[in-house]
Amino acid sequence: MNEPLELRKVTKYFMDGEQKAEILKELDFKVNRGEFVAIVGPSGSGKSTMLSIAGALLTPDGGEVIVNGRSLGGLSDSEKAKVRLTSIGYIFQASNLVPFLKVKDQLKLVAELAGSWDDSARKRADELLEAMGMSQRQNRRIQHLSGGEKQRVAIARAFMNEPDLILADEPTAALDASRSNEIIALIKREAHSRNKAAVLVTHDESVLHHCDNVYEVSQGKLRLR
Ligand SMILES: Nc1ncnc2c1ncn2[C@@H]1O[C@H](COP(=O)(O)OP(=O)(O)OP(=O)(O)O)[C@@H](O)[C@H]1O
Repeated sequence: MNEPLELRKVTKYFMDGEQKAEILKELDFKVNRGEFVAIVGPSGSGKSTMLSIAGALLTPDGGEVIVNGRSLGGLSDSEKAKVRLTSIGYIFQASNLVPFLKVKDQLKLVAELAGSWDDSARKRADELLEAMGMSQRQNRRIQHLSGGEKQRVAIARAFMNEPDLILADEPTAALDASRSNEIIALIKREAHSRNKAAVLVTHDESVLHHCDNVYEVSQGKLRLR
């Protein structure tokens, strides 16, 4: 079976004025099914850049990104969009939900976009909302939810299309300690119980005990901590 994510010698530059700043330098990384890993490192070290490249949201300047055994390099934009929609679940710092849609419709929308809104998807949406403790609020509009509730809906949405790879960029930055632990435990449970790969970028040391491995970005490369 193919690994959900592999980065091979990934390099990324940004222009800093006239200077070329090399953020990632031939970085190698791999995550297995059922594995939940954290990426830590100082501000500006390249964590979000790495996650965006892993999630097919940003193109590297060198190296290869392989999602479920497929190299993204040779894919057209529409093929990449399909990978993003069906193979990857994203959770960001701000929940990035559609403000005017009801809770349940957020899940329906991503399933419809993937062409998979059917009876079994309806059941899955119900189960996910139940698991996130959001069943009672399924007909609420997003703007009427608290920060923690929004984040739980965002997680349910990220899991909706059963992606093999879950990418979370500072998902707890706006939450208190107990909510943060709750959210991270939900991601861990999905990875472990459904055999998904999950990658968490975080500054929050207090949630790292949930992770199977912790990597640090340093000098453009990753090292196991
Ligand atoms: N689009 C861009 N154009 C130019 N420079 C960028 C761009 N995106 C990121 N950078 C720079 O690349 C470096 C790495 O940024 P990145 O957001 O990946 O770091 P990070 O480790 O996630 O930081 P933080 O922990 O503060 O979120 C930073 O110096 C940032 O300013």
